[in-house]
Amino acid sequence: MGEINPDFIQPPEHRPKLSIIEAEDIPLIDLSAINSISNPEAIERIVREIGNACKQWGFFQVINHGVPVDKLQKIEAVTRKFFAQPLEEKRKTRRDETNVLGYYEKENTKNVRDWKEVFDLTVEEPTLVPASPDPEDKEETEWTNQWPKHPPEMREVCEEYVRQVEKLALKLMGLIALSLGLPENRFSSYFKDQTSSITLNYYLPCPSPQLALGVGHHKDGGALTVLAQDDVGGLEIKRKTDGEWIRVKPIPNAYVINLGDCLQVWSNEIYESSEHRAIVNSKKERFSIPYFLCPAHYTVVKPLEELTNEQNPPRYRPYSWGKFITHRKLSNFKKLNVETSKFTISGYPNKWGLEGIPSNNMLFQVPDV
Ligand SMILES: O=C(O)CCC(=O)C(=O)O
Ligand SMILES: [Fe+2]
Repeated sequence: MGEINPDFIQPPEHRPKLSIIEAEDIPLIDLSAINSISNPEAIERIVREIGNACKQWGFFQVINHGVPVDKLQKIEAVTRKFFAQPLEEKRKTRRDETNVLGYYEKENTKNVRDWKEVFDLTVEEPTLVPASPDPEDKEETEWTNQWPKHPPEMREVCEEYVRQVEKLALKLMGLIALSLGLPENRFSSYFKDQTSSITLNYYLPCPSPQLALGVGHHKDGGALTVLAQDDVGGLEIKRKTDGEWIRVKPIPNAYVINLGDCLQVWSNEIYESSEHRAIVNSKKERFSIPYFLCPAHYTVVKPLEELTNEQNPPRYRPYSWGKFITHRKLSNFKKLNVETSKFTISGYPNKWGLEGIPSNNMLFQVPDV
């Protein structure tokens, strides 16, 4: 085992175990019937399966999801090409304080450096966000993508892929709404001016995979994540029943779906976002491409009235999604009162979950449980 920069070394309690537990029972849901209007029982079955998976795991895999396989293959190929370039080429699109999107190789999760390089993209171009986290400041600003010159097809390939995965993500939100006993379109309005993003993740082989993580343990902050992973494997989820880290076995052409913190809040904890991490290995590089479905910045995230009552009061106070993400973004560059000094557009809503939120204003409130 080789030496690694101490920045990457996880505290002992977060280091990956050498023995792998691969659970056979992580739900695998076949979505082929979702468009068959003539077969309501099949749709009801899918909704039931999704509801059970959301309750037990906050995690499931889907097959026959409707995303054309050639779109996925193309974005995987362009991702490989992009990261195979020399550092100086990749750094031409490096993100910074003024442009929070693009290439980055120093991402931290929970103050420990992740063993990976990333390329972040926003889905809506431009994406409207608040100019500052100050609740009184009504000014807006825009996030725009930084497209590299090489590979030249990167922009077109990513844009085509995003449109397809978006359809799947929104369809899943509809099925999740149904599984909560709500109308299928209950969440639709939140995504009209979505702040969704995708990240191209490149995990390099690591000489000490028992000390570092590709992505440290975290929950995704948005509504849900639609993740494509290659056949190397490394994604682990924390099983709710016993807290064990369980490896998610890669299934060809399947997507891994995990619930984010917004769904935990909207459902008033009927469902919970799931804790996960990615481990690395000493031999193989690994790629993954998460699509983070996130609401419009002006969305006030709070438990849905239909799911709360006197016996079951709201467990969260409302918070402004836009102010939350802006706060996180800034915390990357300025030392704010949060547990990290780093922020990424993907990492920021994603990696921080419900933790580290400033308690001195109305932006966010942690659960009172
Ligand atoms: O690479 C993976 O499997 C997980 C990535 C992830 O959780 C993230 O980027 O938020
Ligand atoms: Fe994640």
